[in-house]
Amino acid sequence: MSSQYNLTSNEKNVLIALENLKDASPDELADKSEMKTETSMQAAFLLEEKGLAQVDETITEIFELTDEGKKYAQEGLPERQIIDAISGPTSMDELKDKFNPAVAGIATGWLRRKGWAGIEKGMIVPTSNAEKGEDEKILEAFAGEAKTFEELGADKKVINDLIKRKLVVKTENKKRKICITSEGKELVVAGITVEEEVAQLTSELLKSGEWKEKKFRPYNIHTAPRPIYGAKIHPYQRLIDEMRRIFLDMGFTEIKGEAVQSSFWNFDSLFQPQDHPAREMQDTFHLSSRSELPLEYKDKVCAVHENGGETGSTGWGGKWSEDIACRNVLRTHTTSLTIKYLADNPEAPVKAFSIDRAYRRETIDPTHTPEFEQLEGVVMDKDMSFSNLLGCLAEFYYRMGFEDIRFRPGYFPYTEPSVEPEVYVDGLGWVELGGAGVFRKEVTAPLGIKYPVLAWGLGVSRLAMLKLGLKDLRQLYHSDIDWLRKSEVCQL
Ligand SMILES: N[C@@H](Cc1ccccc1)C(=O)O
Repeated sequence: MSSQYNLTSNEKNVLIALENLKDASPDELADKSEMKTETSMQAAFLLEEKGLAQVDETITEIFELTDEGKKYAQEGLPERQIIDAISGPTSMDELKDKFNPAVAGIATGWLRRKGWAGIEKGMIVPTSNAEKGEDEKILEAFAGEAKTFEELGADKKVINDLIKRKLVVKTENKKRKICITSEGKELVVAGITVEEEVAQLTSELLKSGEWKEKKFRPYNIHTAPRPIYGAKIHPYQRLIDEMRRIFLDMGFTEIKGEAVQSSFWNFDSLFQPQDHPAREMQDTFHLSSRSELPLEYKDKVCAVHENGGETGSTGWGGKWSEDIACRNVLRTHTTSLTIKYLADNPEAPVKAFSIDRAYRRETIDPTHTPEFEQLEGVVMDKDMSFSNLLGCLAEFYYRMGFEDIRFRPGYFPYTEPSVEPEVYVDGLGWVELGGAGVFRKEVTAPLGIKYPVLAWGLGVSRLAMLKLGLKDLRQLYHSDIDWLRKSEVCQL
C-alpha cells in the first residue's frame, strides 16, 4: 500500500514517529525519528504534499524592551522623573541643569501630551496629579523579559506608542507543529517497512556487485526542481550587443567619442541655429567648461549660419557667436559623434555607427530618462539616395525582428528630406523609433564632404522596451534582481 506514495526512508521514519506524537514540535519530531531537525522537517513537508501529514505554522508576536526601555522601566519615563521632581513652575534651564538635557527635552513634549503639565512663558507648570499611565504599567509588566501581547495585557495603541518611542521592539516568533493525517495513520497501521535506500549509484557499488541487492530510491519526476538562475548578460546589454552585431555584419565601423562635446559639434556643425529651443537650459545639460573651435571649419560654419556661405542657402541670418559655439554640453545626441567622424574622414565611402549614451534634461517618467542610448549611423558615398536610407533602416529593423516598418515625414534642421521610422507592434500600434534623413548641404559643405550622407539616430531603449515587453523604461536601469533572474536569454 505504501508504494503508491513512493515514500523515501526518511519520510517513512517520520511517518512512523508521528503516529504516536500529537502536535509535535520540530525538535520532538527530530528526537522521536532519530533524525536531524532539518532532515525530519524536510520529510514532514514532503509528507504534507502527499496528504499524509500536516504542518501548522503559527506566528506569535513577541515584545521586548530596548536598552532605553529597560532604563526607563527602572528609573521611570522622562516625564515621570520630571513631574515627580518639580512642585511648581520650573524653567527649562533649571530642568536641564538637574536632568540630562535629553531627558528634559523628551519629557516636555510628553508632559504636555499627557496633560501633566503646561508651558507658560517658558516655564513648565504642573497641572495634574499625573496618575500612572497604561504605558508605565506595561513597562513594569515586562519585568525585564520578552512577552506576548496577552501576557502584557496590553492595549494595541499603547504598545504601538512605546514602539514609536523606541522603548519596545516587536519580533515575530514562528512555531511549527506537525501531526499525522488520517490517511497517514492508515498507512502506518497497514504496515510500513523501512529499508535502507540507496540514493546514489557509486563506483564501489558497481565494482562490488552490491548494487544487485540494494534498493534504490526512485526518482520523483513530477516535482519541479528548484530553478537555477545562471549568470547572464543584462537583457539590455544583450540587445545592444545584438544591434551592434547587425551593423558590424552590414559592414559598418563602430565609432566612439566623448560624452562632453562643444556646442559646435553638438549643434552648430549640424546647422542648428543658435537660438534653437533644443539649446535652451531646460533641454540641455550645459557645462561651465569650453572647447577650442576647429580652425579649419569654424569660419565656414559661421558663414553657413549667417548667410549660407557658398551653399546657395540663405542661412539663418543674424550674427553667429563663437562664444556660444565654444560652450561645452553633455551631448544631446550621438549625431555629434558621427558628424565629427565625417569631418575627420571626408573621403567616400564611409559607413559608420555608434551605440552610446546621450543626455537631455528630461523629467523622469515611465518613458523618459535624462540618460538614454542612441543608435547612430551614417553612410556616405557617391550616388547614395533617400531610398538607400530607407532600405538600410528597414533591413536593420527586419533583422531585429520587426517586419512592419513605415516612414513618416519628419523635420530636423540638419536633414532634408527627413523621416521618422516607425514599427508596428501588436497591441501598441505604430511606435516611433527615432529620426533619419539625408544631411543638408549646409551641414556637409563646410566640412568638405562632397557626396550624399544618409544619417539616422534611433532610440535604443524604446526598442528594448518593445523587445523586452516593458512598460517602464526605468526598469532597464534598475537592475531588479528578480526581473534579471527571470529574463529569458532566448525566446522560445
Ligand atoms: N539626432 C536626432 C536623430 C537624427 C539623427 C540623424 C539624422 C536625423 C535625425 C535625434 O536625436 O532625435
